[in-house]
Amino acid sequence: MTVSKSSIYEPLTENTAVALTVRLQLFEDSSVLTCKEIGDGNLNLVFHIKDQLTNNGIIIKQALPYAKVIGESWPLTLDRARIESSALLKQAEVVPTLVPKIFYTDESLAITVMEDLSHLQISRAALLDGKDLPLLSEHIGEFLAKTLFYTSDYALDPRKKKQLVKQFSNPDLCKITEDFVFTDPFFDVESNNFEEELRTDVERIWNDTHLKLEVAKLKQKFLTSAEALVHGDLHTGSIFASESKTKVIDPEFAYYGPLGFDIGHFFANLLLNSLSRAEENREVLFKHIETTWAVFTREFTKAWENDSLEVFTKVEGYLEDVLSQVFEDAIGYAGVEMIRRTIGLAHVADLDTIEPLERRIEAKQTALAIGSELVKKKKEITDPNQLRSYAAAFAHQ
Ligand SMILES: Nc1ncnc2c1ncn2[C@@H]1O[C@H](COP(=O)(O)OP(=O)(O)O)[C@@H](O)[C@H]1O
Ligand SMILES: CSC[C@H]1O[C@H](OP(=O)(O)O)[C@H](O)[C@@H]1O
Repeated sequence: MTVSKSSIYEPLTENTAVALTVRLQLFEDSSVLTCKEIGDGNLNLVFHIKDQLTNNGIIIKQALPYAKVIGESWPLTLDRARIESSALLKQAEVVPTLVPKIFYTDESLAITVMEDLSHLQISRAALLDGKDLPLLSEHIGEFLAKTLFYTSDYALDPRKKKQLVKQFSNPDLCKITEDFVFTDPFFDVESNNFEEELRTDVERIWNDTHLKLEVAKLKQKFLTSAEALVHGDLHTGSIFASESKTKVIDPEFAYYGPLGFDIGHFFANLLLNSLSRAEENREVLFKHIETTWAVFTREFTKAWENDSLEVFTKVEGYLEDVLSQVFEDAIGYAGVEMIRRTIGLAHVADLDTIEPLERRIEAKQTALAIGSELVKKKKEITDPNQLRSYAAAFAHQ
């Protein structure tokens, strides 16, 4: 992997992306390269370069100095490209098969050149196509356990861990989460985005003091609890998958945060997908949630028993206590994610593509009801099994 620091930033075009690829000698001299910008996320450019002779490809991801979805009126730090490539490299130390390979980075150009994963499918799209992705939760459970445990104080010398906290200080991207995930959806502000038919449900949320108190505590934990290097935006659009492979991409929101944060986001996005399906097709999503938690606890426990540096990890009851707090936090964060994806700035296709409107509104009302319940009842929900009955109860209201 080459790391470079050239001097001047400029956004790539399809032509200059090819020129850069040639300069980096990532293909044979005989190759016939084509390039297409394929970015469909909210923030960055993504170029797919392909050799027409061999069909081999690479991806060049470049941060723009603003949020792509809004435009130049919303400046955004280029440092997110450094965070993303450093997080991918850190994750590769413990789960090399679950993240794309990095070939080259250039901090000044805000560029990461990585493995082309287009033989896989973004898991949100695959789940929307009705695919089961049988290994998704096994792989994500392992990803979560290993990336979280091995970047935490349980596994690291506290001085090394504090260096990492500094390296992954990501204030501008965290501010996006603080605003658009934790704050705006719970107040009557302009950035929110919901159908008028949802107004009564949304006003119920804005007026629910119990809910807002619990969201305030979850936000405070997000702001202050530097437990482990979290991905920071682990939704199903950040995971490529097939029947046999899983790769987690896009950790530009990575920072030191609460252990339950990524787990909650993944649970929420599975629950949101379940609402896009007929009831008889939802079981696979609940199974994915159960497997994720089972594999997470299995792998986290193994790592705790074999690789802990912290002397207190030998104390009876400590691991169980940590795991139950992680689960409670995950349930709370899942609830917040479900609410913000329904009425906040950034939506999910799982809900937005439901037709006709009447069914879409019903699914969104259910998402808001389940989300609120998860936040408020996070202490009472102690097993992923219970999510099935919560979801069923609200679907029938
Ligand atoms: N390594 C990759 N291989 C193939 N396609 C990719 C890769 N990384 C990103 N993409 C494509 O680009 C899209 C946007 O990438 P993403 O990292 O999510 O960008 P953003 O940060 O803007 O959300 C993905 O949905 C996927 O279609
Ligand atoms: C305008 S940022 C909103 C939203 O976008 C990010 O998602 P992604 O870049 O993966 O599409 C993240 O979830 C932010 O909260």
